[in-house]
Parts: sequence; C-alpha cells; structure tokens
Amino acid sequence: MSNLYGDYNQKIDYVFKVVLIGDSAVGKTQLLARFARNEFSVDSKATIGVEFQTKTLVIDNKTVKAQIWDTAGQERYRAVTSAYYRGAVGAMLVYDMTKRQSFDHMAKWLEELRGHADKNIVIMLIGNKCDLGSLRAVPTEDAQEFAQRENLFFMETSALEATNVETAFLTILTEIYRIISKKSLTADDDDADGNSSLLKGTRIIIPSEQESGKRGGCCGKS
Ligand SMILES: Nc1nc2c(ncn2[C@@H]2O[C@H](COP(=O)(O)OP(=O)(O)OP(=O)(O)O)[C@@H](O)[C@H]2O)c(=O)[nH]1
Repeated sequence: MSNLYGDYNQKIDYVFKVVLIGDSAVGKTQLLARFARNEFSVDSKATIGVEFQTKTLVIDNKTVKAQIWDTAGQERYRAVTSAYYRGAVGAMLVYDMTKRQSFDHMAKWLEELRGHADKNIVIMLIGNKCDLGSLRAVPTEDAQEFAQRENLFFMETSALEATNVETAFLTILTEIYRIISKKSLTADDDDADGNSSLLKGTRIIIPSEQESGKRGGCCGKS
C-alpha cells in the first residue's frame, strides 16, 4: 500500500531534519503534534530540552522521512543551540499572531538560526493561532513584508483547527526536496573534493542504509 504518507515497508530515500523555533507558548509543540499525529492538547506543557518526531511521506515518488525537532522557547529550558541546528535543512520560525512581541522577536530568532544553520536552509515564517482572529495583533501584511525582505516562505496556521498545518509542512518539505534533488544532479557548489557544500557538513541526505543503525549526529526518539 502506498499513499501520500508512504508505506512503512518502503525504503527511506531521504531524511530531512526540520527545526521549530520561536518564543515560548506560540504553539510549536502543538503544530508538531498536529502534523505528526493529528492531535492537539489545550494544556500543552512548556517544552524542556529537545524532542523530535518523525513522519514519513512521499514526494515525487520518493519516500521522505521528515524529522521535526521541537525545543523550548524559554531560554532556561533550551538545550545546546548548535547541536539543535546541526544537520537541519529546514526551519519554521513560529510566532503567535495574537502576541505582537512574539513576532517582534522573529528577527532575533532568525539571527540565531542564520548564525548556526547551513546557509542554504529553507526557512518558513509561521503565524500560528489564526483561529483567534478577533485577538489578532500582527497584520498579515507586516508578516508578509518581513518574509519578503528576509526571503522566507510565510503561512498563517492554526494547530487547534488544523488550518494550513499540513500545507505548511508539505510546502517546506517539498521545497527542501526540490533543492536537494537539484543539488544531487548538479555540481555547482562542489568544493575542491567534489563534494557539494550543501551536502557536505550537513547530512541533508541520509541514505536509507544509514537509517538502519549508522546514522550520525542524531539523538532522540523516532
Ligand atoms: N487557540 C490556539 N491555541 C493554540 C494553538 N497552538 C497552540 N495553542 C495553545 O498555546 C499554548 C502553548 O502551546 P505550545 O505548543 O506548548 O507552545 P510552544 O511554542 O511549544 O511553547 P514552549 O514549549 O514553551 O516553547 C497551549 O495552551 C496550546 O494549547 C492554536 O493554533 N490556537
């Protein structure tokens, strides 16, 4: 059996690590719960340290395992920053559209991300909690402008109502796939050893055989 989310007996062609970042309580954990398990919890506890969940899907007839990492927005609960970003090929910068401050902090989060992650990482800005429309504190245009200026994808979501959550994850994963598959075919960014800089230090592509035990640089549950 094969559908959008793949067949569990199928071999994995790619593993894409995507990180979630943003202030505490913007909804990172619930966006992940909605995408990975189609669940939502109203009494979500603050994340302590780092967690990740995986979801397997099919893009362009290839089986892609999305490994989505979630960390604490609260400084005191944050784990070692560089380890969190290592190997990430995508990032979702999440703010709460009812909390202006969480949007104003996006520049700071973006700076941290760009300071630690691969320069080719695909980034999406997410305005979460769009179900709370009457409490909106961040106009869509402000976010669009920021996204355009910083060259980010942008989407407004609701983890509660499952609005745009799947679309957001599929959009970023498809864009990562588009870049990776193009990189696999071209040698534009090759270094002196013939290795693509995008592929080299970042383990963007983890071949299926490495999935079964030889995977490097990752920890956590799957
Ligand atoms: N109305 C509404 N509430 C949401 C939505 N997403 C998350 N919440 C609520 O917002 C609160 C915080 O959600 P979390 O997912 O734990 O936030 P977080 O960004 O992971 O927080 P940290 O782990 O502290 O970084 C919880 O009470 C959630 O139920 C949403 O789309 N709409």
